[in-house]
Order: sequence, then structure tokens, then C-alpha cells
Amino acid sequence: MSTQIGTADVNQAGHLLVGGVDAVKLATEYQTPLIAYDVSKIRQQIHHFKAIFDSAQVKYQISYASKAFATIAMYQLINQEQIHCDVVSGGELYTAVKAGFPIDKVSFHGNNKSREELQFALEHQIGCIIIDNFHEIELLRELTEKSQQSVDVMLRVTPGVSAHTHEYDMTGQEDSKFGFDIKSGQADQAIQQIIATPYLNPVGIHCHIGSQIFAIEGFILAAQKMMQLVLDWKNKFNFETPIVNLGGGFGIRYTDDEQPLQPEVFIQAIIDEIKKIATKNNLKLPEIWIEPGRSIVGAAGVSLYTVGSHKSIPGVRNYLAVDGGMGDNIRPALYQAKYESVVANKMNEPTAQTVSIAGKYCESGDMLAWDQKLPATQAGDIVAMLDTGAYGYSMASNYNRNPRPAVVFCENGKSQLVVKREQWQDMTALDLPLIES
Ligand SMILES: Cc1ncc(COP(=O)(O)O)c(C=O)c1O
Ligand SMILES: N[C@@H](CCCC[NH3+])C(=O)O
Repeated sequence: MSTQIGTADVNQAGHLLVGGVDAVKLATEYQTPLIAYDVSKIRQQIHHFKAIFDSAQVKYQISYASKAFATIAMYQLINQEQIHCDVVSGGELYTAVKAGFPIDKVSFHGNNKSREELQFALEHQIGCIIIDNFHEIELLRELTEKSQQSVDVMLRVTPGVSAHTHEYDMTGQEDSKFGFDIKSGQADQAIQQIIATPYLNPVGIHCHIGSQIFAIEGFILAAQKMMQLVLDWKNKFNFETPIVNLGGGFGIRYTDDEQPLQPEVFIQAIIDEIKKIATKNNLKLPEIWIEPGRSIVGAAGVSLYTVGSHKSIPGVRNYLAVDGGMGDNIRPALYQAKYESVVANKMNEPTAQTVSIAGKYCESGDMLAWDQKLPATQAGDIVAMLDTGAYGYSMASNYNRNPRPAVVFCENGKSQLVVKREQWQDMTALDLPLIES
């Protein structure tokens, strides 16, 4: 039997459940810090996105932005759900290959893809390359001419839309390192070059205005600008773009301060806008692609930590230190991101203190959360930070030579290790000793 407290499931022992598995048992079995995913939440999100498009009866593709969380098991899970994914590096693509993911369902992003990365993608018959700049057109021209291999490409453009989000999470504005600028004519120039390049087969245009977006206006504006481009290119170059890819960025709730719109609100509005513009201008309705990352995996992840030291500065603040921190979740330090935390072994106990959760890294900025209301805690308790499934493990580091955590998948009351915990030995695995002179 389990009950729900807030968004968390709790068992009779008063312990947090993740995918039906007791989080305290997870901490004992796999040690901490540990990132545990409720796999059914990932599946549900994908089904939710699919259902929205299905009911709108439009051609679409959901391409999971794997930078949010990319491991072999994750690519396999995405494949079970039969959606596409995007990668942004040779390393992500290699992981997808190792996972047996169908590479013809992969799009390859990046503002500075190397020759080796592009070659690797072509060798594996990548589904589509999302071209970001003129240098890449040239590299792809050389590589495809050499191998006499055609490849589908999309053009990433910056529509000049500033999304209302953290500065580091904005990507669609003109002054961005990503994509071809529309206003200055770079996008026009790029599509002409691509059309004139024998082995490059243009199938779509792409934009991504940012991440953790709550307002609908940016998406609508982006859809309008993209459809205007489709129309312009039809008129100027007699080329009608079959796919319009609007990227990801759908915001999720981390704390009660955030009230994101449901994906159906965003997506329905995007579909309606694209349909309206297509009909008005006698354009074929393009296939609509989205690339959700955070909204697929964010709410499914929970980070489990063991409490160590406490420090109380009378009249100032109470610190509670845990065995992880900025190495397994850089987001609080990098973006001032906020999360909710609970004590996984004391879910039914009343709050009794206001504490700030400190990581173990040698940085004053290594704070996971400020001023959280928690039950009384002592060393050995298990703190769970909720909704850490996106951009936590995937941005993890070995700072201070702390090993990265393990990752488990939990579903229907069972758990499975999907990423092993790094060990101290791994910290020196690539080191070479000094050569004595
Ligand atoms: C091109 C592109 N697509 C998709 C995403 C996924 O964004 P999100 O995780 O906010 O859905 C990103 C990341 O911001 C991105 O850069
Ligand atoms: N890493 C960012 C979002 C992804 C940006 C990718 N373009 C975050 O954690 O919020």
C-alpha cells in the first residue's frame, strides 16, 4: 500500500517510493549518491506527447533530446517507445550505436561538429544532420562527395525569438552561437548552397528557442517565423520544406513557484498556428517535429544522498551536508535552479527545521538547495531531491576527483542498475605518470 504526499509516493514504512521501489532500500543496495528513475513516468510523458499529436491528426515526429539524459539503457527505452532522438556529439551518437538504437531515427545537432563526428554519422547512415553553419556545409560536401553518399539534412535557423528563461538557456535570439540567422539573409544563402550540393538532401528547417520555457508566445512566434521562411523559400527557390522542427524547451515544475502550461497547450497552439499559416498561403502542411528533453525525463528522476555533517550558525543559517553536490547536479550552482527535497526515510514526519543542503565539493557555491523545510535530520538519513532527471547526470563531472554516481531504473517495484558508480580507480584511469628526465 502506498499513499501520495505532494507528488511523491510513500509506503507504509513512511519511505519514499520511486517506481514502486523503496528509496531507502535503493540507497542501501546501490549506495549514494544515486540517481533513481521512475521509468513509467518517462513512458507516460512520451505517450502523452504522442496522444496530443495523434488527436490533432497531423504528421509529426517526437525526437527525444538525449542531452537531457543519455545512457545505453535510456536509448533502449526510447527505442522501445518507438520515437526518434537527437544527439549533439560523437559520444552521444556512439552511445546510441552501442545501444542498438536505429540510427536512421537519429538527428545530429551541434554548432561545431568535427569531420570525425560527421564521418562517423555518415558511416552509420544517420537519419538526418541538422546543419548549423557554412563550415559544416563545406565539410559535408567534401565527405559526401568522397563517399558518394546522400544524406538528409535540416537547416538550423535562429528565428530572432528571445525565450523568457535563464540567459544560458536562450538559443533562438539573433545573437546566438547556434544556427543561421534569418534576418541577415544567412539562412537564404545556406539553403541555396545546400540545394546546389549534390549529396545533401534538404528535408526541413529547425529552430530551438530555449529551455525551461513557460510562456506560449515564444513558440507561436517561432512557428510563424518558420512558416514565413517556408513560404519565402517556396517563392524564391521553388523549394517547399517538408519538415518544420520546432525544437524542445517545454518547461516543467520544479517547485510550487513554477506553474508550467501542460504540453498539450503548447503543442496544440503550435499545430493550430502552423495549420492556419499553411492554409492561408496554400502551403502543404509540413510534418511537425519537436525535440523535448527535460519534459520527458525531468520529473522521472530523484537524486538520493546520505546526510553527513550539520552546521548551525546561530541566527544565520543551518547547513546540512550530503555526500554529493555540484558534481552530480550542477544546475543549482550554474543556473540558480531550485528543487524540492524530502527525507526519504521520514516521509510521514512533520517538518522541524529550515536547512540549506550543502554538497561536498570544495566550492562555497556548491549548494544544492537553500532554506528547505525538512523533518529533523541526523547523519545517515537519506535526502531525496525530486525532479532531477534532466541535465543532472548528463552534466555530471569528476570535480575534486569525486566519482560520478550510479543510476538505477525503477519500474513496477523492481530496480535495475543502468550506470555503475565510478570508483576511485576510475579517477586515475586516464592519468599518465610524469616522465623522469
Ligand atoms: C536543439 C535543441 N533541441 C532540444 C533541446 C531540448 O530542450 P529541453 O530539454 O528544454 O526540452 C535543446 C536544449 O535546450 C536543444 O538545444
Ligand atoms: N542544461 C540546461 C538546458 C539545456 C540547454 C541545451 N541547449 C539546463 O540544465 O537547464
